[in-house]
Amino acid sequence: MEKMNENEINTALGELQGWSYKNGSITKSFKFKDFKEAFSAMTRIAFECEAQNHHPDWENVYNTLNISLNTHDAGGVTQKDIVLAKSIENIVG
Ligand SMILES: C[C@H](O)[C@H](O)[C@H]1CNC2=NC(N)=NC(=O)C2=N1
Repeated sequence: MEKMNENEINTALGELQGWSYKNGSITKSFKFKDFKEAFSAMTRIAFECEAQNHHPDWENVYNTLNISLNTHDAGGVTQKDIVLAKSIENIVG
């Protein structure tokens, strides 16, 4: 899949609240009520990642979840990352 340029990425991010482009990835930090809520969201996201065969770089510390998306095979951001970010927004609601 084609790597997107910075202009294309920023246009796509116009539809993704709270996501930003940093160091070759799109990224967002989520905060939940507690660890159980954060891990529950991660589990639901994980099933969607498997369905899309596209996987996040993420870090969970208690109730926070930091997600970075890029396409390793392409060495940058592609439409796959934009699609997954939209799915994550729908899951987390
Ligand atoms: C073999 C497998 O299809 C690939 O390794 C997939 C799996 N998930 C992936 N996830 C991400 N974020 N980037 C990839 O390039 C990627 N490639």
